[in-house]
Amino acid sequence: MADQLYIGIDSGTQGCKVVVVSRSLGKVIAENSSPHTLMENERGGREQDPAVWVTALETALESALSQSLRLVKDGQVKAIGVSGQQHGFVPLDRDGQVIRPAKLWCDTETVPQCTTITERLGGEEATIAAIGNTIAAGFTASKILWLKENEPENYRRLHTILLPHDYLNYWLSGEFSAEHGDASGTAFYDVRNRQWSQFALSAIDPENDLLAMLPPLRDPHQPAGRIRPELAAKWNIPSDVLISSGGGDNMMAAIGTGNVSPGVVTASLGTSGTIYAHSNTPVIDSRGELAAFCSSSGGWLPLVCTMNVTVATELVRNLFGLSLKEFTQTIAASHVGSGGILLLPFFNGERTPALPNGSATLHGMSTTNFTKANLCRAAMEGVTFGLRYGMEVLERNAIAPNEIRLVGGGAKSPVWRQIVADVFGTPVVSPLTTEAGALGSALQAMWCHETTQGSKATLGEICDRFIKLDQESRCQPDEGRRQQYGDIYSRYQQLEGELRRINS
Ligand SMILES: Nc1ncnc2c1ncn2[C@@H]1O[C@H](COP(=O)(O)OP(=O)(O)O)[C@@H](O)[C@H]1O
Ligand SMILES: O=C(CO)[C@@H](O)[C@H](O)COP(=O)(O)O
Repeated sequence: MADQLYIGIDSGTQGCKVVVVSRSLGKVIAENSSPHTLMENERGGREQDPAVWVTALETALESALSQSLRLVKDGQVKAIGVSGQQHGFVPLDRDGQVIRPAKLWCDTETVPQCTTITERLGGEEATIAAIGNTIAAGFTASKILWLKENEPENYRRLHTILLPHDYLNYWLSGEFSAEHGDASGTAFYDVRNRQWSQFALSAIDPENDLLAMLPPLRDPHQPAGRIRPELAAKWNIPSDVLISSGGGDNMMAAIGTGNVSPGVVTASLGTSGTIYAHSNTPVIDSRGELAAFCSSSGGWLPLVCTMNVTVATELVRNLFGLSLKEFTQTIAASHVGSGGILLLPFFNGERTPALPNGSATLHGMSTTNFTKANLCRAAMEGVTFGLRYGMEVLERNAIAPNEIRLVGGGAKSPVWRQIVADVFGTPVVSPLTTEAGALGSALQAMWCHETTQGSKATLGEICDRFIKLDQESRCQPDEGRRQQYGDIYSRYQQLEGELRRINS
């Protein structure tokens, strides 16, 4: 029998990653990536043209597919899964054409609209009571009101509202669909009842029927459609290839780290930083700091997101013109606490803590510690302190990790993995495939295909077969460094409190 191949696509902020999984070999046999460009403005606007995602997807997919078919001559693609950066707003007109670039998860231009919607819903407490989440900066809701208020011509043309991964599913299959994990990050979705929230939609626009612009919600094992015939012919793959429901990148990385039942905690060091765990029931934080998301595997995925992780490390690395290798070596040669320098890394503003209009701050510089090495390390430590706060929010909501599965671009750095272990006081390990969003997408695609074939295999069983931890990546916390970081973290929190006061 021909080997069955599954393609996983992860369309992230900085680029698109594609993996191909072989069922008979039980592993990833090819992978590739292609970068995205970002449009930024001084008002906090962060946008991408969806055409950029399509170009990167085609480039990475064609290369990974040809690599895999060279390796597995009788390989036959059965299904494709898509993971996408969460919360982006892709506005389509009546003909299915993109009206304007997508505003992204890291866009803070729409903060005034967050306030308006929250007020219309009766305040933050009432909002959490209604939908499980706040109208946080970055979530999709405020982007729609922003379009109405700022680009009325474009708003009049609005016919269909999609998230980034929904758009790529549409591009692949020609069908409109949504799924619960990604939908739960819109702030117009009721997390407890797993449905679009008419209440929140009316607060965004009381005059228009936004519900009619939303695609139907699919369950995670259901297909979003089949590959468009033109693409099947172009890529020389069968015309019945399934497109699985897909999901937000964190939901798919949860699958790609085996985080599909309670007990596992995943952290991601990507453009953003995230930390999350699976739950069989909704987890709603009364303070709204924990995002009450659904998973893309049938449950819930309480998550904390910080907006500045590799955003900050890359800015400092590029400032000094260092390669990734030189950056890692420079930090490895520096010491815990960066000689007393602290970086509060809110370059893009911040979601957790809620400082959408905040900016980054350097503290503790003297004539003796102001060195390249200390500034590089301060960036890595600062963003890690931000995620430690995320872990505390999880703990406040009764999710306590005894080990962290670390993924995302930054997880490739051994020195960063050790800093995470020391700052969190928790062992850290990465899976063999750190492109967890892409792997999770391939595994969800396999689950979807198997289910349509009548198999009763659960997603958990599929994860157990295909996800292997990289034991060599394992880092244990060092007690001395843990204590040092505990003291520095207290100073970080004090400074962050001051910043919050200045910004309020
Ligand atoms: N060894 C490393 N050390 C530090 N940062 C790294 C390393 N390898 C990759 N990165 C960074 O990871 C980032 C990409 O992470 P990724 O999770 O793919 O992002 P996204 O999904 O947001 O597009 C890039 O900014 C890259 O520079
Ligand atoms: O906004 C969130 C989560 O709520 C981000 O995690 C985005 O989903 C972007 O992810 P990356 O591009 O950093 O992977």
